Order: sequence, then structure tokens, then C-alpha cells
Amino acid sequence: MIRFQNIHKSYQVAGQDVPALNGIDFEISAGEVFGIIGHSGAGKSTLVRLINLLERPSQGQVLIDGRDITALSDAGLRDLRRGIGMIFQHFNLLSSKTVAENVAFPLKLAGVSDKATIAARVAALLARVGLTEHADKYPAQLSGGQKQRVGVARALATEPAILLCDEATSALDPQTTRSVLRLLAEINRELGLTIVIITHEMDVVRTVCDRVAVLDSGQVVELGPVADVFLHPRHATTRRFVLEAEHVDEGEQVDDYAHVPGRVVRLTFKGESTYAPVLGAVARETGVDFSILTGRIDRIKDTPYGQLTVTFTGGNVDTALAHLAARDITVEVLRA
Ligand SMILES: Nc1ncnc2c1ncn2[C@@H]1O[C@H](COP(=O)(O)OP(=O)(O)OP(=O)(O)O)[C@@H](O)[C@H]1O
Repeated sequence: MIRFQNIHKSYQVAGQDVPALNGIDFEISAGEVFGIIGHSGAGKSTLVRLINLLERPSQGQVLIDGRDITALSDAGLRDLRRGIGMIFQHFNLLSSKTVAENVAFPLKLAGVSDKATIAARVAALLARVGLTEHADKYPAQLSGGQKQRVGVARALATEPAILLCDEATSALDPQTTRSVLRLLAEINRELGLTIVIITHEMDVVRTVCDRVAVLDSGQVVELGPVADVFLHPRHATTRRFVLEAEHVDEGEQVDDYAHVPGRVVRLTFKGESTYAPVLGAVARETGVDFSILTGRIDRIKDTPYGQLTVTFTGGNVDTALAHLAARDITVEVLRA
């Protein structure tokens, strides 16, 4: 478990204190995929770099499995870093070394010298990330997705318990992003690694994370299970991320609904209810008519969900909404 305890962090720039983190207090459980989302400058990189002490807090403690890592000796710090892998937006591979040599590098740094041991370990890592045939290529001969797979294999070389991902898919196209995220999910499932992902994209969070913290101006403004945060965002920053991810322009939407009669309601379905024929049934029971204004069905990690904006006319709309709520559907009235 990683625990941030009342963390403050400022940088000194030309003799001035520039605040980056301002009272961070939360924990990341062992074995979860945790997302940290925020706009540029929110403090994401600073926060994630505290976990392996690439940055030190100005105030507060970082505890890993109950141990205050800010109090570690140099030797303790080396051990800590061996137990934490990291992948980066621009991969940070050594261009003059082959794929296999890049993956072997952290093993050599950790003092493993037996060639057969290194070769076996590298082969297993390359097989895990699907790059066996590319072992002897140089980074320049690989696609972006393949380079990031090398980054993942290299990060896993010392068998870390924690993997930090700093905008690891931001330089990749959407399809490659999905395949790298699938790889991370597989690693989390099969190796039980704790994965911390920082990103400015809600889609990354939605695809792979269990919980998410929304960071704004060095503070956590919202934190919770991804489905809760994504489907019912409370803070303005979170709402913006969700709307961006869904390509929704709220202003345009309000204009469109102005021409539609009836009560405009957003319905959120989660899990099994997503596919149930609920709307038709409730319309028959209560005599209301409905028309769908917008809608989508998708997944948050492994959970299906649906969100529909519907207008209800005629019949007994109050009873219809009560029937929907009784079927575990979240009902939000957008226009009474
Ligand atoms: N080494 C540094 N020296 C001085 N100021 C810094 C340093 N690193 C970060 N900052 C400042 O700290 C704040 C937080 O930066 P940080 O890089 O953690 O944010 P971020 O959310 O990761 O942003 P981005 O997505 O752009 O990387 C910003 O105001 C930034 O300018």
C-alpha cells in the first residue's frame, strides 16, 4: 500500500517557492490500478515521482507498506527503487542498445551477472510483452507501441511490486493505446502488481483503472471508484474531463433540448440493468411516451454501463421516474 500523508511540495525557482502539491492525503491499495488525472501543471508528475523519491516532499510523508520512505538510507533507497518500475511517455530507451540489451540493462544494474540467468529472464519478459521476434532490433526500428512494450518489459525486469506509468500512452494512437492498456491490465491481473497511471485522458482511466484521483492545482478534488467518478462527477474539473471524453458540448445540448417538449431526464444504467428492456416496460406501466435524445452504452473496465438522455411526455411521469429508480437506474432531471 502507498500512503501519501499530508504532502506539500514546492519547487524553488529563482529564489521563489512555486507550489506544486498542496495537502495530498490518500492511499493506493496493493494490487489496484490507480489513475491520477489532471490538466497540465496540476502536479501529476510531481506526485508520482514522490513514490520512488525522484522528488522529495517539502512536508509530509510517503509510506509504502507502512514504511516512511523519506527516512530511508541510500542503500534502502536503492532497494526501494528496485521494487518500483516506471514507464514514460517518450519511452526513454537506449538507442544504441538492442531490445534485449535494453531489457537486460536494469538486471545488470541490480548486480545480476550470470549471462544465462539474464538471457532467460529477458526471453521471458519479451514473451510476456509479445516482442520475442524483435529481440535483436534497435529502438529506431520499432513502432511507438512496440517501444512502449520494451519499456514495460524493462520496467518489469527487477520484478517490482509497483509500476508507475507517466503519460505512458500519450504519444500513441488510440488503437495502440488500447493494446498497451490491455497489456497493463493483464500484468496487473497475472502478477498482482500495483499500477499507478497518470494521464490527462479520461478514456485511459475508464479502460483500465479501478479507482481514480482527480488532481487540480496540487489538490485532490475528487477520488473514488472509476464508475462512481465517471458516471456521477461532482467537481467541475471532473465534469470537464468526462464531457471531453464523451465529446459532449453541454451548451449545444441545452440549445437542442430547448425545442423538445416534456421532462428531460438523464438515466444511468450500470451492470446487468444496462441491457434490460426497462424503458419500454415502464412506459407501458405508466402510460408515458418517451423519446431518446442522446445515448451510449460502453464499459468502465469490466462493467457495462449505459447513459441515456430521454424526454418523457404524457401519462404519469413522476410514477415512471419512481419505477425507473426502483429498478436501480439513476435518474437525474435535467429539465423539469
Ligand atoms: N523541476 C521543477 N522546477 C520548478 N517547477 C516545477 C518543476 N517540476 C514541476 N514544476 C512546477 O510544478 C507544477 C506541477 O508540475 P507537474 O509537472 O507535477 O504537473 P503535471 O500535472 O504532471 O503537468 P504535465 O502534464 O504538464 O506534466 C507546475 O506548476 C510546474 O511548473
